[in-house]
Amino acid sequence: MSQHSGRQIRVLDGVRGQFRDAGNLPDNAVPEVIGRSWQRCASAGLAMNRPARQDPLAAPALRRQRDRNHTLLHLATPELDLLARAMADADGVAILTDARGLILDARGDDGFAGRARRMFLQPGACWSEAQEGTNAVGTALAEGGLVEVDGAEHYLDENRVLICTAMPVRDPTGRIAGVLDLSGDARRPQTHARALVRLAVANLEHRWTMQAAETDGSDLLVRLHSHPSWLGTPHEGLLAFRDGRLSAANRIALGLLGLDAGAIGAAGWDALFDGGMMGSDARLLTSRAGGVPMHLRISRPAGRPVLHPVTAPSRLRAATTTPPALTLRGAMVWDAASDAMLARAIRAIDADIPVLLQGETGTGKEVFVRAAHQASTLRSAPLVAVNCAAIPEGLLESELFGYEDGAFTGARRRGSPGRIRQAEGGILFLDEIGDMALGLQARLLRVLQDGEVLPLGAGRPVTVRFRLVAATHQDLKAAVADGRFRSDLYYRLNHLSVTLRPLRDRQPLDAIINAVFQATGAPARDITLDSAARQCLAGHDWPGNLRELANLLRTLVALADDGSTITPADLPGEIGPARPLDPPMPPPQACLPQADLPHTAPVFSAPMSDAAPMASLRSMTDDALTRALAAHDGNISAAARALGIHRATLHRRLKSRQH
Ligand SMILES: Nc1ncnc2c1ncn2[C@@H]1O[C@H](COP(=O)(O)OP(=O)(O)OP(=O)(O)O)[C@@H](O)[C@H]1O
Repeated sequence: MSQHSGRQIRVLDGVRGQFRDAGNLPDNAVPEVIGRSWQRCASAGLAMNRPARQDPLAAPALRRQRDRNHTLLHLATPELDLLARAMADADGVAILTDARGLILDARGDDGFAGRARRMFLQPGACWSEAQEGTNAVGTALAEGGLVEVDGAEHYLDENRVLICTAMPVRDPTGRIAGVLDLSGDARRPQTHARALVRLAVANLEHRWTMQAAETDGSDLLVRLHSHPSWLGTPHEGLLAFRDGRLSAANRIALGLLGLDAGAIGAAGWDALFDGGMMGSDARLLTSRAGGVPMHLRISRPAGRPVLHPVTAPSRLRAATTTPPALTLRGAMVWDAASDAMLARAIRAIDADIPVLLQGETGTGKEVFVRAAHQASTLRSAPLVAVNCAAIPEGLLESELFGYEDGAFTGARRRGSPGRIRQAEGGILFLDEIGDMALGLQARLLRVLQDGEVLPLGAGRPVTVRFRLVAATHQDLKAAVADGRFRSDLYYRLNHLSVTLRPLRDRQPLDAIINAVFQATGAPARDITLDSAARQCLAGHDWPGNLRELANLLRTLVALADDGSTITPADLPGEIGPARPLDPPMPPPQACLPQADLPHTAPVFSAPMSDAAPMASLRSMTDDALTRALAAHDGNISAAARALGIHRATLHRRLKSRQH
């Protein structure tokens, strides 16, 4: 029931009249927050007797807004349900809006629902202050805190029948992401609305911060409160740190430490606490702001893959000037730069922003997408990968868009939903998008614009909702310039662009090699890589990037005996030891027929420089043989050993040269 007595209502009516007619607002006539809001509405030229004008968003536009706020909607569902249940007997609805006051979801009492719709308390309606005057949602957004607006405190006459309590929801970076609101009939009791909304927002923000800590690469989670018994409850403060810097926090933590949202992403540990970061997981530290003693519980974010810092064996470390920040997750190696790109991609995916991955073959684009999917809020939704280059052009259309029963000869009975619809609610990963034919690009663009897919042979389009990640090894910008790729599709895909660098540009390469080597499981079998072999590997150009490196090391380790050391002799020809040759010469093993080359041939290898004259295959081979023989004083066995080929093969080669 309205908190106002009959007498108060009459007084309030008088105050409204005075404000409307003369712009006068006596002191303490209405709560300060209401007074400020009325003044804002009047300054914006809003008349109190203006009819509430709403033009709720049509379904497709609303769907786009809901998709854009997917994380908020997803996380707020339990709170909305609980609030709706609490309103079951109170003629009310629980409402979630976005950061502008647009209603994304409304749940509640069936009896009130019809009236709520007539009052525009329905998805698609906007309850900003500019739209609806003083109201709990809009005013909570304007004020940044919990607001209750009771009956005649509403600015527009038409809204006086409502009593509403709303509080903004902040995301883990402290930004207002939306509002939770309880709205009902002003004549009915709305008991404990403030406490319920406050509790719901605290729960939601707690969950959101925990999720961020688990998924955004944070390495430390701190629970804190001035009283230890609050630890472990939704009312504890939560701080997440990445590389010693505050990366996420809930509102309670900011409040306890006297910080504002600007500290997130900026403040280091030392700016917050009087005491080191390391130590026992339960401690009492003094906050720098206010000097209040805080009880802290420090842990790794749960659900975060266990990170083993990769340390190079001492002899490798000696050669590395700066210790590389590499981590192993499963068998995958991540450096700080890829980690940062991953964190941005996860945020983009969560916010329904398309991600475009570029990088040479084997740089790990698919591995990256799978890691991003696992760490996103969509981890339990499907990730559907389609390699646009691997499917013949004629089949790609039906593969992507699906088809109805009997749409074409050879079509499966009962049709096929197509890969796009299989990705419903999850991520569609279009690999090698640069290879997609222009006609299909146009169809894909329509799907992205309309949120609908028209299967082959179907009369009606089907609504689809998915996040998009596209990847290519091609220079898409150049493809657009050449007319091979549609510019409108390019801009549609390229909201967040992530470029994975080729291995040859990633430094320090020897540390990456070492990390990938560790990931093969070699240490467990006491297999080591000697420094000469490591030098050969670090000197290679790695045109196949991480794929080539990982495959090679896995093969070497699989073939090695437990406790053995891998040396240059074990490496394939093109990676074997580089010898100072003057003048530089192309790799001779490339000249020898494959059958002559043992898999692990230790042979001369010098990168073919661009300036090197293109010698014929035979002359390059001859050159290599001559040099090997000269270097070993004509000793065939030694030259063959150096070339990594069998003595008999060298004999055969020399013989054939004489003819
Ligand atoms: N971060 C990583 N750490 C270790 N190995 C990796 C990593 N990323 C990729 N690899 C290795 O490279 C292989 C190829 O990765 P992926 O398929 O993701 O490359 P890609 O860029 O998508 O290649 P393509 O463009 O040819 O499809 C993986 O199977 C794995 O062996």
